[in-house]
Amino acid sequence: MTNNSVPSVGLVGWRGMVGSVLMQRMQDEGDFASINPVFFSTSNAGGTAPAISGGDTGTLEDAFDIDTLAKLPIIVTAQGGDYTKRVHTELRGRGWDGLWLDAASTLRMNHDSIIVLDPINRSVIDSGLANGTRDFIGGNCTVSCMLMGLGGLFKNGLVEWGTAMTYQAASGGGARHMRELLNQFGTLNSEVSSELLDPASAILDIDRKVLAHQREGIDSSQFGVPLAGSLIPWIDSDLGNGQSREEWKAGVETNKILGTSADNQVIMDGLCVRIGAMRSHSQALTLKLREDLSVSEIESLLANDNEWAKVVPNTKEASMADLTPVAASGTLDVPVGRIRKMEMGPEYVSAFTVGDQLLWGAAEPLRRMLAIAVGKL
Ligand SMILES: NC(=O)C1=CN([C@@H]2O[C@H](COP(=O)(O)OP(=O)(O)OC[C@H]3O[C@@H](n4cnc5c(N)ncnc54)[C@H](OP(=O)(O)O)[C@@H]3O)[C@@H](O)[C@H]2O)C=CC1
Ligand SMILES: N[C@@H](CC(=O)OP(=O)(O)O)C(=O)O
Repeated sequence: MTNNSVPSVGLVGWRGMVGSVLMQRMQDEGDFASINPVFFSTSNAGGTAPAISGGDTGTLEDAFDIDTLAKLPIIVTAQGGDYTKRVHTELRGRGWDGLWLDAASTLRMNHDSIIVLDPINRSVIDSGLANGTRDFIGGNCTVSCMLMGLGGLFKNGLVEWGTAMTYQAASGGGARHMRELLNQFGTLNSEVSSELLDPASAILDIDRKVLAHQREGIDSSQFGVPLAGSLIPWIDSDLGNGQSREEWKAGVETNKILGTSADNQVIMDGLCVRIGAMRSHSQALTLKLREDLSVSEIESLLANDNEWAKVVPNTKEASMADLTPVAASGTLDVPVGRIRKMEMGPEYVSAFTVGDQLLWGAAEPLRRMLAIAVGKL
C-alpha cells in the first residue's frame, strides 16, 4: 500500500548480485519504511515484484519505460553501465531532474556527479544536494574499501602519495565469475582426488596433473584464463599506457571522493590483481605521509575515523585471524593492519586492508545515499 508521506523510489537491478545485497541491507535497516518502492525489470515487466516484509509490492514496471521512470523523484540502479548509458541520457534529455543513484561506473567521473561514500565525504554530498547535484554514484569497490579503512589518514590530508597493490575477489567480475571459480576449484580437486586419498602418492605427480588440467581442460570462459590455483595480474580494460582502468581509478576516484583541490592532489597508483577470493578485496598499501607520525598515532587516527575501520594489531596471530577475506566477508567491518614504518624512512608506512566489495564496495554507499536523500540519515 502506498504511503503518501514518503517518496516513491524506482529500484532497478534489484535482483542482480549487487542489487540483492542492497535489498537485503535495506530490509535489515528498515529502509523500506521511508520509501514507496517501485520495482523495475529489464526482462520481466508485468511479473510479480518482490514482497518486502511480506507486503504486496505489485507488479514489475518496464525499466526502459521512460514515462514511468520520469514520474519518480528518485531512481536507484544496480543494473549496469549499459542500462545507465541508455536510460540516464534519455531521462535527463527530457528534463527529468530527479535523483539518480547508481552502482555503475559510467557517470562517476562526470563533472556534475558526486561519488558517494558518506563516512568519508558527507560534506561533499550535503553541499552537492544543496547546490543541485542530481547524480550520486557509488565508487569503485577497491577505492571505497581503501578509504573506509584508511579514512583517518586521507581525510586529514596526511597522505602525499600511495601505492595500492590489490588482491581482488572473483565477485568483482560478477556472479558467473564466482561460480566459475568454484567450479575450477572443484574440477582441480576431481582431477587428483584418488591421489589425494592416498597419503603415499607423489606430490609432484599431483602437481603435474593439476597443471595439465589448468593449461588444457579447465573451463575459464568468464575470466579468460584459470583463476583457481593461479591469479590474473590485470583487471578491467587496457588504457594503452601500461595502466589498467582499475589502476587509474585509484587516483582519480580517491581525489574526487575527498574533494581535493587541483593543487593538492593525492598521488595514488598501483597494480590490480585478481585472486581466488570470493567477495572481499584486499590491498597492500605503501603510503608516503606528509608527517612523521608514530605508529600509535596512525592507529588511533584510523580507529577513530569511522565506526567500521578496525585496526588489527601488527602481529602474526591477529593478522591471520582478523585480516583476511574470510574474516571480513559478510560484515561491514573494514579491518586494517600490518601498519608499520618501512625501511625507506620515517614517513613511509605500510598497511593492509580488507573489505567486502559487495557491501562497502558497492551496495552500502548507495543504500546510505538513499537514506540521506530521504532524510533518514
Ligand atoms: N559486481 C561488483 O562487484 C560490482 C558491480 N558494480 C556495478 O553494479 C552493476 C551490476 O552488477 P552485478 O550485480 O554484478 O550484475 P548482475 O549481472 O548480477 O545483475 C544485473 C542484472 O542482470 C539481470 N539478470 C539476468 N539474469 C539474472 C539472474 N539469473 N539473476 C539475477 N539477475 C539476472 C537482472 O536484471 P533484470 O531483473 O532486469 O532482468 C539484474 O539486475 C554493474 O554496473 C557493476 O559495474 C559496482 C560495484 C561492484
Ligand atoms: N572492477 C571491479 C568491480 C567493479 O564493478 O568495479 P567498477 O564499479 O569500478 O566498475 C572488480 O573487478 O573487482
